[in-house]
Amino acid sequence: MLRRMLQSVRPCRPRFYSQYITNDQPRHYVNPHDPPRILITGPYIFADILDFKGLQQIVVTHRIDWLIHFSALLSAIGEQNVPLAIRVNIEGVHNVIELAKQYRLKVFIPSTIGSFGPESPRNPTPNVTIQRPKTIYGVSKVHAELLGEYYFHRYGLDFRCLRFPGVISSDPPGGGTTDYAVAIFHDILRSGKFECYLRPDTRLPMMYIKDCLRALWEYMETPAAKLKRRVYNVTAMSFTPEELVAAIAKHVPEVKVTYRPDSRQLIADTWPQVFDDSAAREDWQWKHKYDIDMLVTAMIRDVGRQLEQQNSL
Ligand SMILES: NC(=O)C1=CN([C@@H]2O[C@H](COP(=O)(O)OP(=O)(O)OC[C@H]3O[C@@H](n4cnc5c(N)ncnc54)[C@H](O)[C@@H]3O)[C@@H](O)[C@H]2O)C=CC1
Ligand SMILES: CC(=O)[C@H](N)C(=O)O
Repeated sequence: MLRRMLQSVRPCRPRFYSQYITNDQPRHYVNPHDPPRILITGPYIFADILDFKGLQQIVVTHRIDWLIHFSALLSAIGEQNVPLAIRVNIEGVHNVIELAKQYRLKVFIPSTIGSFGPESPRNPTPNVTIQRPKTIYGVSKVHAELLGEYYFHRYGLDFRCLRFPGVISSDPPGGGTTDYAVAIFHDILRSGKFECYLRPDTRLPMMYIKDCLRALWEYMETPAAKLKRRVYNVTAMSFTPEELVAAIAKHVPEVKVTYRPDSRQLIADTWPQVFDDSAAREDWQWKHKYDIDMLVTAMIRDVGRQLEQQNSL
């Protein structure tokens, strides 16, 4: 989901020097007006994150400067196939980090509210606190955070990581626990009904996709000297399913929602309810734009357009 949306965003010209990769030589700074070439992991160039040589070839052929590593199995789907989640989320990160070190790429790996667990303070959850996640997804994300920080300290790798809350866009849900807040728009605009797999009072941090991608871009552009850490919490809002339904009902008054909690409830119950992102707001002036009402308006517009297009085919 994030990869597809990032490709649809036209970033402004970066303000720092871009870097140039040659086959086996270290890169050097070149024309400051030449924007960086960015590899976003996923299927646009068909690439298996577990195929190190294939990735190496892409980096060299396309003279990549930044590597944005989105590939992962999300929380709910990861629990259904733990061995695959270990391979994609952990081995995949090994490949990405080693590649970034070899070719001196700036590397971004997203983490998540799911990197916290029941022993973490949940309201609010600070940037630095106990992290004992209970899903393989969360474990793999803590691994990525720590490995990235290690490579930064040991090899000077420009590793950057944001812990995102549930990200909401019109793309189909990717197998996460927060994805009810995506699915609800598709179901309600199609049928007026939605069955929610979380209890109505389950509070989770959330963010609209445009804020998410802007956070990523602004963070990547921040000069290293301004960063006091390599891993930052970011968020925009927190809401429960019943609060989201109330906001949607302002647009679709006849909405019908039933609740049937399943195993995803157990995951949500261990995650932050309110995320403290004050470090990001202080160090690189992170500021969200979308609150719950703006998010709902944008989603009804985006998903509505998508359904219209599908119906006209
Ligand atoms: N969507 C959300 O709410 C949040 C997402 N994130 C992180 O953002 C990243 C992207 O998440 P989404 O786009 O929502 O997930 P998604 O499930 O929509 O996308 C994951 C992508 O990984 C790809 N992938 C799986 N195995 C692969 C392999 N072997 N090689 C190459 N690609 C492979 C899939 O094809 C898919 O396109 C993930 O790392 C996720 O942990 C973090 C916090 C919140
Ligand atoms: C918050 C996430 O990381 C993701 N959406 C999930 O629910 O697994």
